[in-house]
Amino acid sequence: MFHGTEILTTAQMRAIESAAMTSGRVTGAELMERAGCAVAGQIRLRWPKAGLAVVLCGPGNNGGDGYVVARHLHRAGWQLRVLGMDNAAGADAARMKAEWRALGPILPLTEDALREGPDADVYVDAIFGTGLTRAPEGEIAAILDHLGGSGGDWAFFRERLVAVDCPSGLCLDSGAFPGRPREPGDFDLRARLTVAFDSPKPGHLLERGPECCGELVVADIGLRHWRERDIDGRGFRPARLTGIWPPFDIPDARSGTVLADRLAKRSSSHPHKFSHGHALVVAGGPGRGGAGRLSARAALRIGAGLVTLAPPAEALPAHAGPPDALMRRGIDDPAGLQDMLADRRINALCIGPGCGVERAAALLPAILGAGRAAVLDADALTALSRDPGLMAVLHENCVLTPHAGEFGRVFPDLAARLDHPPAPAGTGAAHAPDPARMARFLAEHAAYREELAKMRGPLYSRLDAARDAAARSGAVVLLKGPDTVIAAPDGRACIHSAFDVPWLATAGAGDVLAGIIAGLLARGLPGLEAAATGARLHAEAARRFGPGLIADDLPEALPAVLRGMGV
Ligand SMILES: NC(=O)C1=CN([C@@H]2O[C@H](COP(=O)(O)OP(=O)(O)OC[C@H]3O[C@@H](n4cnc5c(N)ncnc54)[C@H](OP(=O)(O)O)[C@@H]3O)[C@@H](O)[C@H]2O)[C@@H](O)CC1
Ligand SMILES: [K+]
Repeated sequence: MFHGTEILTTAQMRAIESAAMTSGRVTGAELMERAGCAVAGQIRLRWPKAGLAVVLCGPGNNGGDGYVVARHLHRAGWQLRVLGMDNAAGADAARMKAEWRALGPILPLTEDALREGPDADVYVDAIFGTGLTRAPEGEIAAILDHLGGSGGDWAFFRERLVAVDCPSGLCLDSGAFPGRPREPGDFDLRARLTVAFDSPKPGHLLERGPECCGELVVADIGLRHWRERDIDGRGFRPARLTGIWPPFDIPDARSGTVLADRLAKRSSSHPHKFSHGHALVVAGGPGRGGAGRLSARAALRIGAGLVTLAPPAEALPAHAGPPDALMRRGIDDPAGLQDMLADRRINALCIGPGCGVERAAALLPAILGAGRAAVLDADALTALSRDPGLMAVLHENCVLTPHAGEFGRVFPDLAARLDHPPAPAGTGAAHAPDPARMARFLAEHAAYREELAKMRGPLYSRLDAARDAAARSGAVVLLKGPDTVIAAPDGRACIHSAFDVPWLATAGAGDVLAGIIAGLLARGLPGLEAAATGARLHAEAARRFGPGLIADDLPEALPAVLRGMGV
C-alpha cells in the first residue's frame, strides 16, 4: 500500500481511544491531561513570555482539554480568564473543570463575557472538537462569529487563536462547517495554530480545514499502540486512510524509500524497455494534440519503458517533433485500436486529454473491453457520463481522474450531496446508481459496508463522495483539487493535501497528472497506488518548480523529484 501519514476518521479516533481505556493501561483523564499539556506546551513554544490567555471551554471533552490547558498555563505564570458552561460534563471533563476551579473562577461562556475582558495574548478555543454533531447556535454561534471577525477585528484573533483539535464548528470528517455554505464565509473561524491528537483527521486536510486550522501540529498522546493494533480483531480495516501531511514534509526518508522500493520491485534486475511497460496515449485530431502530448511526455518521464501517442492518422504530422523518444501511430476507429491492442505488451492506456468527446466515446468500449489498466480523464469522463452502459465495464485497474465539474457530470447525485445546503430533491440525478452492481459489491464487502456506516461524519464529505463513486463504478476514483481524494472500490482511500502549491492550478496540469498515472500503471503499480503516487509526484514537481509554473514544466521537473526520493 502507498505509504504516508495515517489519517483517522473521528469514529476511528473514538474507537482507538476506547480500546486504550478498556485495556486498563490508560484512563480517559490521563489522555485528557496529555492532550491539554501538549496544547499548553505548543503555546509556550510560540509565546515564551507568559501573558494573558482566555480559554473558552465547551460542554464536552474538548472543553475538558481546555481546563487542562488553563491549569498548565497558570502553573507557567500566565494570567487566565476561563469561560465555561454550566453543564453536566462527562466524568473526566468534570474532574478537570473542578481542578481548574480550585485555581481560578469560571466565567459564563457568553459573547458579553468574552468582550468584557481586556485584550489577551492568546485565545484558546476548546469549545467543540471531534464531538460536533450539528451547527452551533445561539450564544456559542455568536462567540464563534466574534472570534471569526464579526466584531470587526478578524486579524486580531487570527494571530492569537489556538484551536484544541480543530477550530470549533469545523466538522473533522469533512472539513466543512455545518450550517454554513461550503465556500469561504466572512466569519469562518481561522486559527493561527491547531493542535490535534494522535493523527490528522480528514477535516484537517479537506475543504476549509487547511485554511481554518492554520499551522497544524499533531501531538502524540500515547495511543500509537492501539492505533497499530487490529482493534476489531477482524483484520479488515478498509476505513484506514493514508495521506500526505504536512504538505511541506513530502521528501521524507520513510515515504521516499517506500516509493523507491515499490518502483524498484517493478523492474527486473536486467531491465529493458519492455520490463518498464508500454503506455498508449490516445490523442485528438489536428489542432488539439497538445494535451495528449503533455500526457505522453509525463508518462515517459515517470519511467514507462515505451510510450506511443495515438492520434487520428490525419493528425500524425501535427504530432511530429520532440520528444523523439515518443512513438506515434495513427488510430482512426475502434478496429484500429483493437489491432494495436493485439500487442499484449501495451499494458496501460490513457484516454481523455485533448481527445474530443466523440472520439473518446467511440474508442472507450474497446479500451475498457481490453481489460487493461487505463486512465480516463477529461473528454473520456464526459463520454462516460453520456453513456451509463460504459460504467458497467469499468474495472479496478481503471483510474478516473475527475475535477469537481467532471465528477458532477459522471456522478451527479453524489456531487449534489456535496453541495451545502443540499440541492433540492430531483436535481442532478441523471444516472441513478446501478442497484444490482452496488448490491453485489456490498454483499461481497460486508465488512466494508459496516465500516463505511461507522465512518460517516455529520456532513457528506469529498472522502465519502470519492468512496461512493469508487464503490459504484468499480474503478479507482481520484477526485482532483487542492485536497485530492483517491479511493478504491474496496474502501481504501488516500488524501493528498496540496494547498501549499496554488500555482499547480494551471492549464494542462491535469493532462500531465493523467500521463504520470498512466506511466506508473505501465510500470506495474496497481490502480490506487499509481493514482496516489502520481498525485504526490505531480504536486512535488510543482512545489520544486515554484510559482510561474506552466504544465510543460511539470514533466521536466520529475527527474529531480525522483532523484530526491532516491528512486
Ligand atoms: N479521542 C481521544 O482520544 C481524545 C479526545 N480528547 C478530546 O475530546 C474531544 C472530543 O470530546 P467529545 O466527544 O466529548 O466531543 P466535544 O467535541 O467536546 O463535543 C461534545 C459536546 O458538544 C455537544 N455538541 C456537539 N455539537 C454541538 C452543537 N452544535 N451545539 C451545542 N452542543 C454541541 C455535545 O452535545 P450533544 O450532541 O450530545 O447534545 C457534547 O456535549 C476531542 O476533540 C479532544 O479535544 C482528548 O481529551 C483526549 C483524547
Ligand atoms: K476546538
